[in-house]
Amino acid sequence: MSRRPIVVGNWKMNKLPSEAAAYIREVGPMLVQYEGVDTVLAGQDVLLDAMVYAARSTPICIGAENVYWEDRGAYTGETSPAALADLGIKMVIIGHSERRNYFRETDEMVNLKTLATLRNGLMPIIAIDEAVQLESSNDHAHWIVNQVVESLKGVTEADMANVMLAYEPTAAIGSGQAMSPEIAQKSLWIIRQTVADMFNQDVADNLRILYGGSVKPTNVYDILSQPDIDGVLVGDAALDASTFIELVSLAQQAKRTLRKDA
Ligand SMILES: O=C[C@H](O)COP(=O)(O)O
Repeated sequence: MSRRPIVVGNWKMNKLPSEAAAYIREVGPMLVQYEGVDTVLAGQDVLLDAMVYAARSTPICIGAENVYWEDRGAYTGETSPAALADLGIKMVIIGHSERRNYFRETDEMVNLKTLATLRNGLMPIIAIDEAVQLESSNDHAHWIVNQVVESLKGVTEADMANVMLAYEPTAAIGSGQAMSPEIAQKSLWIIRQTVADMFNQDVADNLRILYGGSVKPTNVYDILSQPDIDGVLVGDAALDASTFIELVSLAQQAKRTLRKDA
């Protein structure tokens, strides 16, 4: 089992189309040297066309930040997964903490979006949050397990090869203070065990799970030195092109060292 490390930059609602294209033209050629690390940039819908165009002939995969669960129909303002696939989008972030908290997305909606994404040949990156202050470690584990189980209802074992999960404790998002790598590792281990219980150990061993929440160059190496953390979902630090390259380089170093030590 070998899970490729991955760095996902989530720009949220922070860039203009012209800025997006310039960023990708800058980082694209440099990323070729980090071929052992997958790189994804996710942008708001109005950027996606420009992003896909700028990223052709680069190793960057372009992702969307949200999607609707119907392929076509009278759903004014929503984004069709079929349209995303047609545009050349490969991945979609689903159930981000900001969508759950500001836009009232429920586990059921996250599940519908996951199934729609897979049906259209897109890879979902399903975010598992931790929105409330939980009193005991049992509550904490139950909260995580429940979100994983609800998100993956109806997903087949074969589909799981195209799914990623991302653990994002809400308090760490945008705060500048990441969760300690050791504590994050425990949550990711719970997520992996839940997937093993739902499917089997092989599916769990091959599943890529990301950590998100104030990842930056000063902490990414330690975060990715944890055995169950395969990648990072990065907000603020991914807005700057040279910082994104630095994160990818450190991700490569962390996983190389981990493999040597294994
Ligand atoms: O999707 C990214 C996460 O919400 C993390 O954002 P952040 O790196 O700004 O804390």
